[in-house]
Amino acid sequence: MSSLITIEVNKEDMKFSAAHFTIFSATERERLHGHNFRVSMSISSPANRNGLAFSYKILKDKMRALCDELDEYTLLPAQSQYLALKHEGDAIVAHFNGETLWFAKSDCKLLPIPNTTVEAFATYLLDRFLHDDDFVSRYDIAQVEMKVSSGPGQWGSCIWREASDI
Ligand SMILES: Nc1nc2c(c(=O)[nH]1)N=C([C@H](O)[C@H](O)COP(=O)(O)OP(=O)(O)OP(=O)(O)O)CN2
Repeated sequence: MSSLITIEVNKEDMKFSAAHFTIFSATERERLHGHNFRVSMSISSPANRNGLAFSYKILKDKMRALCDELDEYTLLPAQSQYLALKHEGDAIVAHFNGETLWFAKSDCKLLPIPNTTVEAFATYLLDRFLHDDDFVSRYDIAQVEMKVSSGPGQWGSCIWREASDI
């Protein structure tokens, strides 16, 4: 079996400051609050004779751009089974468990995720990374892991593996 080499990037500026609230059930959610979310990504590929997987500068540039897209917004889950979102003029109106929540549209970003949890953010960012360009096909990639933290000591992650490795 060939060995894998792994590159990890988790630079200080791979982060996004955002407001959110986690929904725990049809009737239970957190109040709106914020975090400085941190992002880390690891990519593994088969060891090669050149001793270089790829220049990790590509990863840092890509991850900084993805984090910037989420920075300084209230992040809302557009695929929640419990939260209904409607556009009304320059507001986003959310309905949860009989309650109405109003947000300024210009402050919000609706994401195609079921909840605003670290694991859902990690899944979203991994999907964006894998599908926004042909990085995985350009390089011989075996595995990509995306991790998101809402604070020290707590992370959620999502892993993609090359089909033959599963
Ligand atoms: N599986 C998950 N569980 C929780 C998530 C999550 O993203 N995935 N998020 C939260 C809350 O958003 C909360 O803000 C963070 O949780 P909490 O335990 O309150 O942690 P703190 O950031 O406040 O840090 P402490 O130092 O532990 O107080 C909850 N659950």
